[in-house]
Amino acid sequence: MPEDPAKTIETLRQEIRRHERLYYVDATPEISDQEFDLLLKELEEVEAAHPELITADSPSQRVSGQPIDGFETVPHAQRMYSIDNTYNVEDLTKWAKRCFEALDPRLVELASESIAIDNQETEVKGQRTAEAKAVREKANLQREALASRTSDHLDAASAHGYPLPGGYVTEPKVDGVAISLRYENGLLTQAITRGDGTHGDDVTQNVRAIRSIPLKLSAVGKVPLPAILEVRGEIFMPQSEFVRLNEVTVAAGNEPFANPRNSTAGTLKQLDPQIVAERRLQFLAHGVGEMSAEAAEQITSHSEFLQHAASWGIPTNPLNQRCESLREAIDEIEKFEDQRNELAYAVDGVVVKVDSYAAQQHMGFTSKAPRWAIAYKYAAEQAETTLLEVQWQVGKTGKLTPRAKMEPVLVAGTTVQHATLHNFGEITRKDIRVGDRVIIEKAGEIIPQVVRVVKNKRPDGLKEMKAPEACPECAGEVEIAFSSASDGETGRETARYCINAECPAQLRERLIHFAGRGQMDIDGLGEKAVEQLTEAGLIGTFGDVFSLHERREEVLKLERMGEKKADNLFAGIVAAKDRGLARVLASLGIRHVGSTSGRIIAEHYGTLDALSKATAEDIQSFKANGSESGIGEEIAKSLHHFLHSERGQHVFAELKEAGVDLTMPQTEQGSTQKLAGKSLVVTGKLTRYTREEIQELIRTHGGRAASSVSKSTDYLIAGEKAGSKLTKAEQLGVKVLNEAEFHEILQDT
Ligand SMILES: NC(=O)c1ccc[n+]([C@@H]2O[C@H](COP(=O)([O-])OP(=O)(O)OC[C@H]3O[C@@H](n4cnc5c(N)ncnc54)[C@H](O)[C@@H]3O)[C@@H](O)[C@H]2O)c1
Ligand SMILES: [Zn+2]
Repeated sequence: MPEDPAKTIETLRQEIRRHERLYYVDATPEISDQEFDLLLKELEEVEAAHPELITADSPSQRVSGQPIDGFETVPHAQRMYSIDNTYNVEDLTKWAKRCFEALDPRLVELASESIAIDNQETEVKGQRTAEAKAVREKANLQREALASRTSDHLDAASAHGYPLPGGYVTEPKVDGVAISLRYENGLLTQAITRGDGTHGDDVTQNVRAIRSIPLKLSAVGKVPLPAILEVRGEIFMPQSEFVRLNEVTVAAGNEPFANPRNSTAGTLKQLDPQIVAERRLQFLAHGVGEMSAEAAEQITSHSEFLQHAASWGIPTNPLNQRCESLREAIDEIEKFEDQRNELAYAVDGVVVKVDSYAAQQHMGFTSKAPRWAIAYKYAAEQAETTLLEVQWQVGKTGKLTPRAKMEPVLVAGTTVQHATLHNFGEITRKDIRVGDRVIIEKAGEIIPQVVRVVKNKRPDGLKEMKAPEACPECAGEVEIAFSSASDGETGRETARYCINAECPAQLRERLIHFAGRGQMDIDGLGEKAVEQLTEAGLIGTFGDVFSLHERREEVLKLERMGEKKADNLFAGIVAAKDRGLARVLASLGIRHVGSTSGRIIAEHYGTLDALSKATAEDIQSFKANGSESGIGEEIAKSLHHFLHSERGQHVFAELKEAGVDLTMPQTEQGSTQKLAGKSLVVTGKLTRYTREEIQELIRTHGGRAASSVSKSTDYLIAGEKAGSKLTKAEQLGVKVLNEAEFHEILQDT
């Protein structure tokens, strides 16, 4: 029996609205964007077949976005639209064809010829004379000829990728939050979120705290600064900041943000602009709203607008590209797909736009989106597999984290058999059971996630999951953390902790972290070795590591541990004593303190003794190189607390006793001009530094961190899996360094 379309539509709308709420209001989406877009497409298709059932409030007809509590909702001077999207080239091509049909001058001409033919015929309408008959015959012949000319022309256009007068522009689709910035006489007066497109939330105070957004524009452009200018663009969170924030969020017992867009939205919702300032958001312009007539008359295309915007001091994306045809645009999309993982921010696709303003105006808007733009989105890769087991892992803070162990499956080019489940709440929310068929997803660098269970493939008799009542490793007592009351609801479980201070799993995890690559980087003391040594009772504290050589005989008795391996380990431990204060701070597992904050703080204070004298306020408010350090209250408080706690005192006493270097060259003294005048490019996966860290290092040593390799590049620093940049450098004879060699250059005196 065919389904009742009205019912189908209503069910779909309800389902879509539910996901919109989860996504925009709660910031805890249950399904992936691609799945959401499929639901929406399904609704659009049913509605297209039954246009009489379309209502203005259907999710297919309106821009979604919800007001945020605590902010004033204000009208937009000009509407803000969404963008239609697609995941395939076929739809993209159909879109270009529609643009071409509306805009190509030859087609417009042919269309007017067709009207002229119709008109001739109308003149003799109803007449039965031989003359009239001849007119009609001639018209038919002309129409046939015209049809074949039109289709020839369209075929040729299709072969050439539908070239448009004025061309197209491709732009990275930065995954953030849309914003409208209003400047009056060059001063930022208002910042409004997109909201439902007609009204958004006034987040001006928070936006003022974002350093990459100019509060004042400069009037040096070729076109004088318009008296009124609304710039539309994207506020986003760079990847490194996203990772840092999630570390902090998880350490504080909260659920991590699903993606950088969520975390950006979450940040803009903060009632305290100080928090916004700490989170290092960025901005890129991608459009215009209201603009004073004097300027509007002189600017004839989108790409021109962006150029002028840049000259007025507004950040624009250097990766935007003008294209003559869709063929070129598709080339860009393909080229960009490989590049995007190297960018410092998340990109979920490429937006293709018709460039000329006249052409845009001619095409206009649907109720939801411009007809002159489309977003081509890259699919997050998904795969289906079977959940074999949920493992509970004990972290260095005692936190119990569930991890899915699955039948190995290939996604996004790698074999995956583990996925994160975040916490027990997620397991119950998604109703995940051992034995289920599950969909997992891997996007870019992000850890694989379990998206959902394929319910209709669930075998009979699967049991609901239970949360561990005791620590799976030490059987110790478990404490449950709940979300705070300010979340609106209380009692939602956010995390479980093993609170046994002697829990062997915690000791082990702490030591693994301590010896790890980004921290003390102890050669020979990997995960396996730590496991062996802790099990044998040879190490338990950080200090034990440095006196391990005194127990050489016992170490040698361990399985698979020869003389050579042991000596290597001892040498690695000795070498680690000189890592310096930054690495030490990052290695101790102090809540919220990671490698970046560790370095900034160590460079400022120079010694542990100086740092120990600082108050939490000092640590939070010092200036690094004349600007704010970015060390927030959480970090400062947590570090201060640790430094003055009994455990902290004990840890540092042990390290001092062992002869570990607890000092650090301060920035002013430490920075050299070793790279002065040199241009460096970084590529591939680095292990010692993050992208941002190494670029900062290049700059503090007087060098320039460029993004592409050319003849004027002095060095290419290549990590693992370096691709096209490495090939190019080799072709051009640019000197290639690995991380260690780069490090040596900086150390050279
Ligand atoms: N997973 C879920 O449950 C769920 C629920 C609701 C919505 N969503 C997702 O949210 C998105 C819908 O949001 P949307 O309406 O903002 O659409 P969108 O994010 O797909 O595209 C429109 C937005 O792209 C941004 N953008 C980035 N770069 C741009 C550029 N160069 N030029 C122009 N705009 C650019 C703009 O902010 C614009 O508003 C979809 O991706 C959808 O999958 C997911
Ligand atoms: Zn335990």
